[in-house]
This record gives sequence, structure tokens and C-alpha cells, in this order.
Amino acid sequence: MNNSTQAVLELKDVHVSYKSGDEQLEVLKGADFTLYPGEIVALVAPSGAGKSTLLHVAGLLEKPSKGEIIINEQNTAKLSERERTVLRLRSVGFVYQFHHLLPEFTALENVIMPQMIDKKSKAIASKKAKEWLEKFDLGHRVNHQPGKLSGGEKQRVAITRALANSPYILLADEPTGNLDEKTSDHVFGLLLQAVRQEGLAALIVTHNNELASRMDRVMTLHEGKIVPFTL
Ligand SMILES: Nc1ncnc2c1ncn2[C@@H]1O[C@H](COP(=O)(O)OP(=O)(O)OP(=O)(O)O)[C@@H](O)[C@H]1O
Repeated sequence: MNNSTQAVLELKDVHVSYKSGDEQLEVLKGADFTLYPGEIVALVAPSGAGKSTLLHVAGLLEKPSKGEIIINEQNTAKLSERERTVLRLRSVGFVYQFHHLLPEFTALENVIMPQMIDKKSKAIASKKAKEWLEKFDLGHRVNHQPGKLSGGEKQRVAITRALANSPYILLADEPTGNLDEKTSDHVFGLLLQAVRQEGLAALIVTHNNELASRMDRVMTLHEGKIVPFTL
């Protein structure tokens, strides 16, 4: 990548602090980071270092106390809450360690939910969702509710939901952290393959060095800043 390539995500001098009793807990202290199209970056850091906080501010779920978040060259600092929500919905796909699927809806309904919120056509969303579910070997589970799916299947549905709304950026917080080693390996492989095929940019938190080594770059958080990490 060179400087003339347009970044999909830029964090500039990002600070986040939380009130902890009488004290201010400074989690991010001037974090800078640039993510380019097609790049898959691993984020590894000890518990409490601020990985989830970083994903939340990068994905516009939380506002930094200082600094800028730029998505596709759009500075998000001055956007209204409504504009932030729309930009998040259209630009960012989230995957969490726990699937967060809605139990009363089928796999297909869960996957099309973000597109329904974004007021897209249900017919087009359903067609796309089915294609994604098939890519993740879930063609036979389309009409199943989460309670009838295995852990690996539920997480594959959650990944499909994040990808089906055609985001530019995937933000994943230990996306296979809840699965056994073999299932994690399989699901992670599918995730990486899909991200690469779509040419998405991804920032993926993991505690697993082997998974981190499959990504393009590995970063860590050190004293509230994002720095390169050697495995
Ligand atoms: N909403 C909040 N209010 C107060 N403190 C918070 C809040 N969110 C996070 N923290 C604190 O900020 C620090 C960073 O939390 P964060 O969840 O970002 O860490 P992490 O690196 O993702 O940890 P883990 O690997 O355990 O998930 C922790 O000390 C946490 O207790």
C-alpha cells in the first residue's frame, strides 16, 4: 500500500477515557491507525488493553473523547447521531465473540435484519442472504432458528449477517473465540476467504497467534497507542 491509496478507515490521535470512581481511566491515548482496502489486520493485546474499545470507536458505536475517525475519507466528528447510524449501517459489519442472533427469528431473517433496517428490498436482501448462507455451508439451515443451530453454525450466521449488507470494513472481536479449536479453525478459514474474495478491509481481534499469523499485518495496543506487533 502507498500513501496515494485511499484508506477505508483512519484513526487520528484517538483518545477514549472512562470514569472509574473518582479516577479517569485512559484506555486509548492518541491511537493512530490506517486501514486500506483489502487489508486484513490482526489486533492482539492483553485483556483490558482496549481492543473492544478500539473496535467500538472505529465502528462509530462510541465517540472518542478526542481525535478523528475517518471512514472512506468522511470525517465522522461532525455527523449527527442519525448520520453516524446510517454510515455505520452501510460501511461497517460487526462480528462479536458471542453471536448476538435474535432467537425468535430464523437464520435468514437474522441475516437480512440490517438490510431491513436500512430499508432495502426484502426480495433482494433475501436472495443475497441465501447466497451468503450457502457460501458458509448453511444452505440447509436457512429456516432454522438459532436455538436449533450448533455453536459453529450460529457464528457462521453472525458472520454472514455482517457481510450480507456489503460493508467496506469488517470489525470482528474474537469472532471464533467461543468455539472449539477445530471449529474455530474452520469458521475462521471461511471468514478470511470471504473477506479476501469481497476485497473487504478487516480489523480482527484475536488471542490466537496462529490465527493472527494468517492475516496481512499484526498490531497491538501499547500504552493506549496502536503499534506493530511481531508474533
Ligand atoms: N463503558 C465502560 N465504562 C468504564 N470502563 C470501561 C468501559 N468499557 C471498557 N472499560 C474499561 O476499559 C478497559 C479496556 O476495556 P476493553 O474491553 O476495551 O479491553 P479489551 O482489550 O477488549 O479486553 P478483553 O480482551 O478482556 O476483552 C478495561 O479496563 C475496561 O474495564
